[in-house]
Formats: sequence, C-alpha cells, structure tokens
Amino acid sequence: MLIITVKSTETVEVCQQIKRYLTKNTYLLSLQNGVINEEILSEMFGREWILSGVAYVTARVEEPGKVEQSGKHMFIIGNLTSVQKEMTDQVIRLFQEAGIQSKYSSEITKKKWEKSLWNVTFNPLSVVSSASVGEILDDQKLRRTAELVLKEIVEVAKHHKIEITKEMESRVFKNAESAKHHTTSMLQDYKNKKPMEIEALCGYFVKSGEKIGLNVPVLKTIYSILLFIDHSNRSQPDSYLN
Ligand SMILES: NC(=O)C1=CN([C@@H]2O[C@H](COP(=O)(O)OP(=O)(O)OC[C@H]3O[C@@H](n4cnc5c(N)ncnc54)[C@H](OP(=O)(O)O)[C@@H]3O)[C@@H](O)[C@H]2O)C=CC1
Ligand SMILES: CC(C)(CO)C(=O)C(=O)O
Repeated sequence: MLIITVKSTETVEVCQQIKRYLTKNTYLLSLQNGVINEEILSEMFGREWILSGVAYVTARVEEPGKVEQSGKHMFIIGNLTSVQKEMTDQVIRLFQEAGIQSKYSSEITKKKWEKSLWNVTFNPLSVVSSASVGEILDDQKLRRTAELVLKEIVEVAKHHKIEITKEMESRVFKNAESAKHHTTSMLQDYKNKKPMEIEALCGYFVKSGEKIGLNVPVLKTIYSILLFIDHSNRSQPDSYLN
C-alpha cells in the first residue's frame, strides 16, 4: 500500500511517477485535504484500489527529515467500496500498532466533506484577507463572509448527496474558536511562496456548484482573487513580501 500525503497540487504528477512501481495488488490511501484527490486516484487506478482518510493533525516539516506534530491527532480511515473493508481494517490496525491514533468510518466521504467544510470556509478567505482564523472570527464582516462561504459549500454538498446536519455546520465555527491563533496551511503556503491547494479547497467547489447550476458567488469571487494573487505571488521575487 502507498500513502499519498503530498499537497493536492502534486497528486497527478506524483501518480504519474509512482505508476510504474505499483503491482496488481497495490492499494493507495489518500490522507490529503479536500475531496478531489480520491476522484483523481480512482480515475487513474480504479476506485476499488483507493482508500480514503481524514487527517486531524497539525504537522509541519521543521527541517528536512524532522516533522513536528502539535496537539492531539486522529486519522479516520474508510473504504470507498465494500471489497476493501478487510484492507482498511488492516491499515487501521497497523497505524494503531505504530502508536498512531486512528479509527474506522463507514461514511468516509461524508467525513472528508465534514473536514472540507472547515478548510473551504477558512483557508481561501485567510489568504485573500491575510488573516488568522481568530482575525476572521473577530472581524464582523470577515466572519459574515465566512458564514456565507459555509452556506454555499453546504449547498454544494447537498447536491453531492452528502447530508450536512446543523450540528456539523455549527462545529465549523466552534472548532475555529479553538484554533484562533492558527495560520491556515494555505496562508502558510502563500507566505512561503509555495503552490496553494486552490483547486482542492476552492475551485473544485465553485466548478462543482456551477456544473449543477448552483450559485456560489462568494466562493467564486474568492477563487478568482486567489488565482490572481497566486500567479503574482509566485512570479514575484522574494523581496515582494518583505
Ligand atoms: N500539515 C498538516 O497539518 C495537515 C495537512 N493536511 C493535508 O495533507 C496534505 C499534505 O500536506 P503537508 O504534509 O502539510 O504538505 P508538505 O508540503 O509539508 O509535505 C508534502 C511532502 O510531499 C513531498 N513531495 C511533494 N511532491 C513530491 C514528489 N513529486 N515526489 C515525492 N515527494 C514529493 C514534499 O517534499 P519536499 O519537501 O521535498 O518538497 C513534502 O515532503 C495536504 O493535502 C494537506 O492539506 C491535512 C491535515 C493537516
Ligand atoms: C487547520 C488544519 C491544520 C487542520 O488539520 C488544516 O487542515 C489547515 O490549516 O489546512
């Protein structure tokens, strides 16, 4: 089995690279944010070989070969088709034996959407406003924008037949309250002039909404600004940000 933990921007390229190393029986587990990666992997390798996981971690590469994880962690892992259940159980057992907290979900796609509600609400907005999670929550207008984004994603989710309860929606802002000092991974990438997961955490939901005739004006506006600033961010010399 291979675990895919690259940024979503690299998924296609990495899959092209690993293709030749896969045997007939190789499973791939995506622990990436968003909901697009399982679709990409399924299309390339077949849905029955793809496992899906939600990573509740706050990890960063401190220096080459050294990863720092702060706070609690949990991996939720599930199978996309029923034939993979045995493999999924085996992976969870291996994680647990290695001291990595993990549990099974029979509704892994819903769990991935649930985490995406948070990421799509806060990550893109944090970049276009250069704000921490706490700054978004404390500024009335930014907070309202975040609420509107959340409403739009919930509508997109419904069209994907993902049931989002009121409790799941309110958990987004409740969880954000305990991450007030967090600089989202997307804002960190922006500051480090790295590619941002724009498509996985914004574009996918805009395009998905538009495909089914759903109006997602706030997300769409944020998406267009993100594309613009990503382009200028990565074509500017380092001094641009200083
Ligand atoms: N960090 C976190 O706390 C969390 C991250 N996630 C999700 O996990 C995924 C990964 O994020 P994160 O770990 O932060 O990302 P990082 O950029 O920190 O790590 C990605 C790693 O993939 C390597 N990589 C990139 N391209 C290739 C390639 N072509 N071949 C081999 N290795 C490659 C990078 O190597 P190199 O350093 O050499 O470029 C790097 O070590 C994302 O989808 C993110 O949203 C989810 C929850 C929390
Ligand atoms: C908040 C966090 C670290 C949650 O795991 C995250 O996913 C992000 O910043 O993109």
